[in-house]
Amino acid sequence: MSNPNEKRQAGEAAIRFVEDGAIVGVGTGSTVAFFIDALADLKDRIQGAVSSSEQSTAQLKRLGIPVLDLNSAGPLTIYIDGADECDPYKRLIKGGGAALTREKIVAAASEKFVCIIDSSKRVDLLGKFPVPIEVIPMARSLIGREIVKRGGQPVWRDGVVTDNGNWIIDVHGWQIADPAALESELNQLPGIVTVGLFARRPADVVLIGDREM
Ligand SMILES: O=C(CO)[C@H](O)[C@H](O)COP(=O)(O)O
Repeated sequence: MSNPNEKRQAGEAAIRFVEDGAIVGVGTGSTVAFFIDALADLKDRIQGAVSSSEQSTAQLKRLGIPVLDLNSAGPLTIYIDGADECDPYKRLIKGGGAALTREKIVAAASEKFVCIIDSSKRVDLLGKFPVPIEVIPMARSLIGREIVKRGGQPVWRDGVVTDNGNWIIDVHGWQIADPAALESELNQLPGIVTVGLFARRPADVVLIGDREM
């Protein structure tokens, strides 16, 4: 079961990775919300943040933290984000909040990815949490069939439209022995925008509450 106290501890502990003058990559979700609250206390010591979602942008702006565009911010030193599952190799499932595409972009643009979670997210094998996949709407059925061919059960997150105007399919029933291979394979399918497996670029540091994994 999710542990809000550990989420808050992780969000606050991640502040130690923020250096003076940094532009901070900021993820999405309830754990990141604690991080953003803590970041507000440092707002005069950083240049600002690059946000991964409209939800995080709204919170950052409300707290007076400048939100910068990734194209002008350039490479970032640090990205802080949550996850839905994390394995012993710091490979992740993300996208429970439907923000996976921008999250993957900001993570890729950052030198160090610090993942903040509570202990309920730690697993030995990824796949108990359904894998979110962002798809171009016209490809929903096509991608659904491709997932069935690969042993998964696709469930359309009906009614959810991503910040990019796309849809989400959640894949149930995968026990993922080689997440990087599955991520690469799915990345080849036309119509998939982003796979919620972060295995080719795992986290560099994982904080479970205030404890580093
Ligand atoms: O990937 C995400 C959003 O797309 C989140 O990081 C993930 O869903 C974890 O959220 P929370 O911190 O609320 O448990």
